[in-house]
Amino acid sequence: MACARGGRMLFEDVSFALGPSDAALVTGPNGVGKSSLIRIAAGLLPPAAGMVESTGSRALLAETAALDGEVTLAQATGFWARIDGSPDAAMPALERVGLAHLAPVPVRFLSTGQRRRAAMARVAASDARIWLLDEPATGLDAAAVTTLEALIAGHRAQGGIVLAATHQPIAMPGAIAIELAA
Ligand SMILES: Nc1ncnc2c1ncn2[C@@H]1O[C@H](COP(=O)(O)OP(=O)(O)OP(=O)(O)O)[C@@H](O)[C@H]1O
Repeated sequence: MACARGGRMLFEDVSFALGPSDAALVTGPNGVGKSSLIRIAAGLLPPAAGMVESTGSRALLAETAALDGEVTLAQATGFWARIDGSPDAAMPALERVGLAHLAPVPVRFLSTGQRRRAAMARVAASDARIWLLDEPATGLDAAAVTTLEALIAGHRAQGGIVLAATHQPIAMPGAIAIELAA
């Protein structure tokens, strides 16, 4: 596939296929098109050439968490879990990212890293087969990165697929490397 934004070609001839339990890691300098590739994979941005084929539901971790700041963390993640058809998955997902103790706290009081972990809980609660993660480690401390790596490994162990764009090292054993060059 190819990607153009603002009339400028960002990349051409990027091609990959991911099957059950597979993962790919997208890397490259600022502005090269990593987020754009994730958005294309999510179906939010049309490719300039080529196509995306996927079977199975997709969950997107984008730059913004899209969690309502005015309600509690439990309500905000529960809202999305209900929409995603897995209403009971919100609390276990908060536990997995180490945020269960903050469930009654309004989202607007969460720190940057806690918001990122909450957004990851939303993905984990979604029951989607394909995880599309744009900079999932941004703002996370070392322990939270380890938790993120465990979540990704657990998802893949159950046949899930992960496509992640990152500047920070994330351990994803056996992941395909997609290096976008400026
Ligand atoms: N809506 C848009 N219209 C025009 N150009 C855009 C739009 N969104 C992004 N771009 C441009 O596309 C290019 C790629 O952006 P993208 O966010 O995909 O890069 P990235 O590799 O994820 O960067 P970073 O490492 O900084 O997150 C940038 O030059 C950006 O300015």
